[in-house]
Amino acid sequence: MNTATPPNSPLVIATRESRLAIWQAEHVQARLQSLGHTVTLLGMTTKGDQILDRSLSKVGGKGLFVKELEVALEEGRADIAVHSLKDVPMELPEGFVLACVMEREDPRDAFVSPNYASLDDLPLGATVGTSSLRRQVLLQALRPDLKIAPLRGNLDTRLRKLDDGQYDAIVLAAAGLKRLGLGERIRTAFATDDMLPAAGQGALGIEVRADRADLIAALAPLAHQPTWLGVAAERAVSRSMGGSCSMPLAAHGVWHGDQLHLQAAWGDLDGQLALVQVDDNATVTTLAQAEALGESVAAQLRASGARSVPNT
Ligand SMILES: NCc1[nH]cc(CCC(=O)O)c1CC(=O)O
Repeated sequence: MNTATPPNSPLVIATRESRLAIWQAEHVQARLQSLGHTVTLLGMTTKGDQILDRSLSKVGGKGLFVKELEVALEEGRADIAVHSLKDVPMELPEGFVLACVMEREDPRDAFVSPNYASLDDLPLGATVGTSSLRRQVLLQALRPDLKIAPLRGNLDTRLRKLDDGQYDAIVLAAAGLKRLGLGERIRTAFATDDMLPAAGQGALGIEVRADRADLIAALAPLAHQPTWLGVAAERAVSRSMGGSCSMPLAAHGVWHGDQLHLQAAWGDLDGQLALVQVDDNATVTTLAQAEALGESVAAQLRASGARSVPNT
C-alpha cells in the first residue's frame, strides 16, 4: 500500500477541538503553508475531552488526549497530529514517531486570581484550583496552609470557574493563556525554581506514522533543536520514572551553547509531603545525550528517595 502524499495533495492535520488545540493546529498549518504546502484541519473529540467530572490522574489511561488522533493517522484520514507535548505519553505506540518538536512558548506555571496578585498575597487557608498532582505538591511545599481543590476543563472553562468564585486563585500553564491571547489574566508567572514545570510544558510536538518519511522530511524545518534537546531530557526523566499523570513529577531542561541544564522534582502525596529535587547539567549536542542526562537525573531522584512505578 502506497500512502505517501503525492506532491500538491493537501496535508491533513488531526486536532482536538478545544480553542487551544485549534490555535496550535492553525499555528502549524500557517508554518507549513509558508513553506508552500496546502494544509487542512480535521477536528475530533478525545476521551480526555469527554471525561470532565474526574481527575485525569484517577481515570488512569495514558494518552487520553492523543489516542483518537493516532487512529486517524493509522486509518489515513489525517497525516499529522499536533499535540501539547505535555499530554503525549513518554512511549509512543508502535508505528508512531515524533517528527519534530517546535520552539517552546513560556514553560512556566501562571498564578491567576481576580483578587490576589501572587501566591504570597493569598490569605491563610485560601482555596487554589488545580487537578495537577505536580502543582498540588509544589504548591503545598510553598504554602502548606492552602486548600487545593480539583479543577478540570479547557482553559475557558477553568477561567469561568475562577470567575464564578469557586476558587481564590487557580494555577495554569502560562503557554496556553498566552497562545489564546489571555496573557493579561496572568498575575504572576511562577519562577521555575518555585514551581518546576511538567515535562514538555509549553512545547508542541508533531506526531506522524513512522512509515511517513515524506512527512518527516516536510516537517523538519519546523523543528527547534534547543527546545527539542531540553524536552527530550525532560521526557527521559519521566519515562525512566515510569511517568504517568498519576505521579507528581516535574522536569525542566534548558539548552544553551551546548550545555543542557536539567532540573527535576518528585513528590509524594501519601501521608506527609515529601519532595525530592535534583539539578544537573552536561554537554549535550544530540537527542541521545539529552536522554542520557535525563536518565541520570531520574537515577539521582531515586537515589534520593523518589520511587518510580513500573510502566503498565
Ligand atoms: N494538561 C492540559 C494542558 N496541556 C497543555 C496545556 C497548556 C499548554 C502547554 O503546556 O503547552 C494544558 C493546560 C494547563 O496545563 O494549564
